Amino acid sequence: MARIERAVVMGAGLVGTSIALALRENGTRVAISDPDPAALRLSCELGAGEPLGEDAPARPADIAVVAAPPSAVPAAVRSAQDRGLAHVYTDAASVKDGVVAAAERAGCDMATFVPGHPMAGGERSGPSAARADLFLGRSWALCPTGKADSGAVAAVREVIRLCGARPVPIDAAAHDRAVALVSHAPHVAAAAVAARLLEGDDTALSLAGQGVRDVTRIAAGDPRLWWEILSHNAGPVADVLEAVSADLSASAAALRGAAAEGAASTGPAPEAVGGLLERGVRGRGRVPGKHGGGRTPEYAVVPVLVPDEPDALGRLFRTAGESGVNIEDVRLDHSYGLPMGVAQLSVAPDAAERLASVLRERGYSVH
Ligand SMILES: NC(=O)c1ccc[n+]([C@@H]2O[C@H](COP(=O)([O-])OP(=O)(O)OC[C@H]3O[C@@H](n4cnc5c(N)ncnc54)[C@H](O)[C@@H]3O)[C@@H](O)[C@H]2O)c1
Ligand SMILES: O=C(O)C(=O)C[C@]1(C(=O)O)C=C[C@@H](O)C=C1
Repeated sequence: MARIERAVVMGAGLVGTSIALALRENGTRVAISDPDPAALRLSCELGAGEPLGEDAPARPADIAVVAAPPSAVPAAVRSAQDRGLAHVYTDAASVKDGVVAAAERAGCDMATFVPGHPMAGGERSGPSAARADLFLGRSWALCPTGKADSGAVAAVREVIRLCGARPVPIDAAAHDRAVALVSHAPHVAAAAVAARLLEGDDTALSLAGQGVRDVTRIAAGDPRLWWEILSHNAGPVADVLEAVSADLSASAAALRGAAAEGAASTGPAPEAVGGLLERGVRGRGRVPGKHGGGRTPEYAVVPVLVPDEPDALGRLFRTAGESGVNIEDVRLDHSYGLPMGVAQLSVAPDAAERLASVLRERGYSVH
């Protein structure tokens, strides 16, 4: 098995910092770089590693991971190879075919460059959103070209393993068609739904529940990065969006017809709507759960009502701390216009009941 004792990570944003943190947890020494000094400083303070020096390294690292925006990847790989930063190079860009072609045009050594794409991320950018467990149980596309050395592929597989993810070998063009369907077109569809919300008045928005939050979460992603991704995968994404928009147009026409008829129908749904809802149920059922068995963190969520006032969260966290339960993650759901919200505390499943009963004893409303 390839050993990854020393790694270079180029790009200290969400993905780069998360990869660095995961490698560090496994004992790998990481040198990290970013043209943005603030991102680099925060990433290093979060424990991602040491800043990569300007000078040529005394000896190459086992691997360099380029976690920069897609259009920056080819030049970054080429300059890293020219500097002899590592024995093997990979990247994390969300698109592969155009990046591979540009890397070949840029004169990258394709024997040691093995492109990759972790299928985990989030709607927030930058190191502050990074997590060491971001990739646990997730798929990670591995797209070696025909020129790749087997040793280089093995090294990238080892990085994926250390991050707790599952390698999915796939050719670059097939990857791009697949992610158009499962990631890129869904992002545009989420943006289209979220953009409609600009038309709603405050009362309408006050009724927003979990459904619209689920459907629009990814729409909060960085538009500049997403335009880079979409423009590198324009044809396959357009194919999916045209099919989605045909379904939506047919549904709208059928609903327009039903509206013209007046009273709500008690009969069967018109095929354009009913059939779509049926296919939606079946399509949703095809989305696999996370993989990775025991290493996937499955937390129990303890929802607690918290008043909207200074130190309310501080008190809640102190009380949780006194109960000896570690809060693994937290999400705040604000109730629009109400002087309170719901803190969703993620904890280890066997600790949830203990935390809930301590909080109840202290007067909290736990749901
Ligand atoms: N955000 C996601 O959900 C997600 C998931 C998987 C993969 N990706 C891919 O990972 C890459 C990074 O995305 P992110 O979400 O971490 O973005 P990010 O904006 O959080 O971080 C990108 C970082 O790259 C830096 N950078 C720019 N040019 C660089 C260069 N030439 N060399 C080194 N660093 C450079 C930027 O300063 C920034 O700090 C992108 O290619 C993206 O397509 C993103
Ligand atoms: O936001 C998330 O949860 C994601 O995992 C983001 C997501 C995805 O669509 O799956 C977005 C783009 C990437 O290239 C990989 C992952």
